[in-house]
Amino acid sequence: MKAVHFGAGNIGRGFIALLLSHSGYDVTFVARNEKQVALLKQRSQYAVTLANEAKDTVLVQYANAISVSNERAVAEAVAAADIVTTAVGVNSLKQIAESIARGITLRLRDGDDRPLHIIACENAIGGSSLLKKKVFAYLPEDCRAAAAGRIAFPDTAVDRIVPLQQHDDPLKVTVEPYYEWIVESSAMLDGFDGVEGMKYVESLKPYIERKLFTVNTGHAAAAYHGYLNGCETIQDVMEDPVLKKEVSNVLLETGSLLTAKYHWDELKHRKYIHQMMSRFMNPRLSDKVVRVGRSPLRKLSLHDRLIRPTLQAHELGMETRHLTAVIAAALQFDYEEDQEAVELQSILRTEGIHHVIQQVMGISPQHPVHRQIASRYGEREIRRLKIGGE
Ligand SMILES: NC(=O)C1=CN([C@@H]2O[C@H](COP(=O)(O)OP(=O)(O)OC[C@H]3O[C@@H](n4cnc5c(N)ncnc54)[C@H](O)[C@@H]3O)[C@@H](O)[C@H]2O)C=CC1
Ligand SMILES: O=P(O)(O)OC[C@H]1O[C@](O)(CO)[C@@H](O)[C@@H]1O
Repeated sequence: MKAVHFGAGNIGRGFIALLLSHSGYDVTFVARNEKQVALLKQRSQYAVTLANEAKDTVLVQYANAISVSNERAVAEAVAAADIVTTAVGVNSLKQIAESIARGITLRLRDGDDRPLHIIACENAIGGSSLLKKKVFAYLPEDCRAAAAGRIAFPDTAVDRIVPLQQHDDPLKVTVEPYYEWIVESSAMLDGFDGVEGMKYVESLKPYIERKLFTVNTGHAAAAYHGYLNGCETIQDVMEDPVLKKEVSNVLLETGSLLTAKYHWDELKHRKYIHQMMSRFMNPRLSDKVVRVGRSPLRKLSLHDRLIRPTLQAHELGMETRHLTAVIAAALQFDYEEDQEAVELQSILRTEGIHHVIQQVMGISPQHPVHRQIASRYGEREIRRLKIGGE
């Protein structure tokens, strides 16, 4: 069985390709980094180490790679694939849509009517659906109807913490032992061979919101408050009792929202929060706050981990002061090596906070949450003693 995976980065190598490979797929990466492409071609394998006590190491074998610039080879690989996955960052999906469309066109015009599942493993709600829209825009008219019945784009929630890697070997990757890969079964076609470790659910929304509003909102809280407080890693943040408490307070706000919205058992959800926070504390990983806080414009957008739960909680009349404190902290993320952080600070300087709340977060000036965020940001330094507004 053949899998094509776009993006030979941390989650691609350390999670998605690993599971695909262990389920019997030969994985071909489509990658930008030419050094990685050359090494994957030369070695056909790489090592994944689990950040557990034993440092268990497994090999991903029969791997291959194609440079993203080799358009013909990418199209042929997609045309022959049994599954296509991505982990390139949600904003980069538009860059790969055209080559996926070329592959689909080749496949359909060759008369290959096997089902193909294309799964965008990005931190986003509806990542595969977004990719589908972009791919379909590139499909020639004669392929669209055929593609609609044979090519599926099930949405997914992917969860495994894979920090920046510091190995001499550019293929080696260390990952946390925990993982969860949930796929929307209602969007799948018959004839899917399956992936070991993948879970199928009829409706993804509760699962993706649970993950995004807990793991990712909590992680963002740790990253942005940690950055303001001079912490280097998420592990440092979680060792600081005041910051740890703040992360927990944020997750109690999203937890109240989720349990009310989906009628979940509160105790069970508290256990989930506790489990997720323990993952942030894994002493065998060193996860930089600037990685977890990366791309603040994306993280402050309307449907991402901060604004979406804040607006939903507000709608239900719930408390959001810890969430708005994280948003204010995110607005102060000025890490100079992060392009979006630089851009955010520049927009704040030139256009002001109300413009950012309206244009970046998508919240109109009349909305009460707009005023709350502006006022939180007006307090400027959401530092240690002022966290959460106490
Ligand atoms: N690292 C993590 O713990 C997790 C990350 N994710 C999501 O997975 C995605 C990838 O994240 P990471 O692996 O951490 O980032 P990364 O930066 O390590 O990997 C992204 C890879 O995609 C490649 N890429 C970007 N544009 C490309 C293109 N047009 N064609 C081919 N390759 C391209 C980059 O060169 C890079 O190797 C993101 O959407 C992230 O939110 C989801 C869950 C966990
Ligand atoms: O990958 P993103 O969306 O930039 O955000 C970082 C977040 O994603 C993860 O990499 C994995 O869920 C977390 O470590 C963190 O919450």
